[in-house]
Parts: sequence; structure tokens; C-alpha cells
Amino acid sequence: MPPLAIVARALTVDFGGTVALDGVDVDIPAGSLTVIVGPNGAGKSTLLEVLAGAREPSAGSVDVGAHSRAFVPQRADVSEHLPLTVRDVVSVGAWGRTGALRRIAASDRAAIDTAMQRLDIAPLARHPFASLSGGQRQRALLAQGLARRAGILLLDEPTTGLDAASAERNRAAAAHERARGATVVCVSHDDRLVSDADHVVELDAGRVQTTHASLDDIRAANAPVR
Ligand SMILES: Nc1ncnc2c1ncn2[C@@H]1O[C@H](COP(=O)(O)OP(=O)(O)OP(=O)(O)O)[C@@H](O)[C@H]1O
Repeated sequence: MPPLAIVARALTVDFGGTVALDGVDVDIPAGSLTVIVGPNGAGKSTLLEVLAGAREPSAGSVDVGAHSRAFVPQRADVSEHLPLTVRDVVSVGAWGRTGALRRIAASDRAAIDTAMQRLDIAPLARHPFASLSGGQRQRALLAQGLARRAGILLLDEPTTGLDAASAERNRAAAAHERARGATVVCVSHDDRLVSDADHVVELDAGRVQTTHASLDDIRAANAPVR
């Protein structure tokens, strides 16, 4: 049994009568690429938010040990009116390491530059974030997550709505993070990303249906990937 980066037990999230998660237990192996799959409304994004520490569950526990976490939601939570450049938005990723009011270290600046290059947004560094297209914003937010250099990187649908080249770039970024030693957890409907996974968690109606070591495992079990 490999060491675990995340141990979640009996997670329940109740949105005032809508039970999004209903007693979910998940173990995420350290250093794995885990993909959470399932139909619309299954509770995937809610589970990712709870694993990221971005949402308190109604009941249950999440243990990440000493790992730091970086969470990349699907959409930007950045006001259109804030005069932030793309580089500013990516730099927020380093705040998790330095604190917002401390000087950004040279190693953090290098991580910010590398993340922007990896997602091919370096030419947009000085552009206002609000002027970016949806796909460009998604890449900037993923770059923000990479700049954090966290032990656990949680990505909500990192390839949805992107052109083929951008989707491939984001899959490569996830693979690179795993190769760096990070534990990467994605919610995705992307078969290619699922086929890269070491571990697949299938959710339906707020419950874990099955966990699989890989896409081949799912196919062998005849379970459709939705
Ligand atoms: N903030 C919220 N308030 C109330 N209900 C919510 C909220 N967020 C999610 N839900 C409900 O919780 C359930 C699970 O939603 P969630 O977004 O986690 O599903 P999902 O599997 O990520 O779906 P999709 O594939 O469509 O993104 C759904 O019934 C949804 O309507």
C-alpha cells in the first residue's frame, strides 16, 4: 500500500436539503494523479473543494498531514474591476508560501516565470486579467496553482472548454507536477486525462461507486467513464 497524501472519511455536504456528498471515504495515494469522474451533479466539484480545504463539510474529516495544498477552481474568482495583470494573478500562487505582505523571493519569481512559460501565457504577463478570454484565464489560474509548488494540487476540470493544444498543455502541466513529486487530484470528463491517471474515483449521487487503479481497470470492470 503506497503512502497516502489525503485520507477523507465519512464526508457529507448538505446544501440545505440537497445532499451533495453522502458519507464519502477516499484515500488518495501520495505522488499519484487521481481523477474524480462521474455524471453531472454527482458531487465531484464539491468533493474537490472539501479535499482542498476550500469548503467545510457538514460532517466527516479530511487529513492531508503536513502537505500544502493549491486549489484551481474552474472559474476565476477575480473581480472584473480589480486592476490586476496576468502576472499579478499568477503571483498570488506564491503568496501561499511567502505571505501576501512579504517580499517575493527570487525562487518564487522563478516559479512564477516558469509557470507562465509552461502554460504559454508569458506574452500576456502585463495584460489586464479581465481582458483575457475564458481559456486564457483558465491557463492563468492553473499557472497560479503551479506557482504555489504545493504538495497537493487540486484541479477542477482543467481541460474543459479548451482548444486541443491548450488542453494538451494543461494535461502536460498536471503530468509535470506529478513528476515533480506532487499529488495531483483532478475532476474531469476528459478521457485523455483519465487515461493518464494512476487512480480513478467514480462518484455518483454523492457516493463513491468504485475506485480503480487506471482506465484499463475501469474498462476491465466494464464501468463507463462519464
Ligand atoms: N452552492 C451550492 N448550493 C446548493 N446546491 C449546490 C451548491 N453546489 C452544488 N450544489 C448541488 O450539489 C450537487 C453536486 O454538485 P457538484 O457541483 O459537486 O457536482 P459535479 O459532479 O461537480 O457536477 P458537474 O459535472 O455538473 O460539474 C448538485 O445537486 C448541485 O446542484
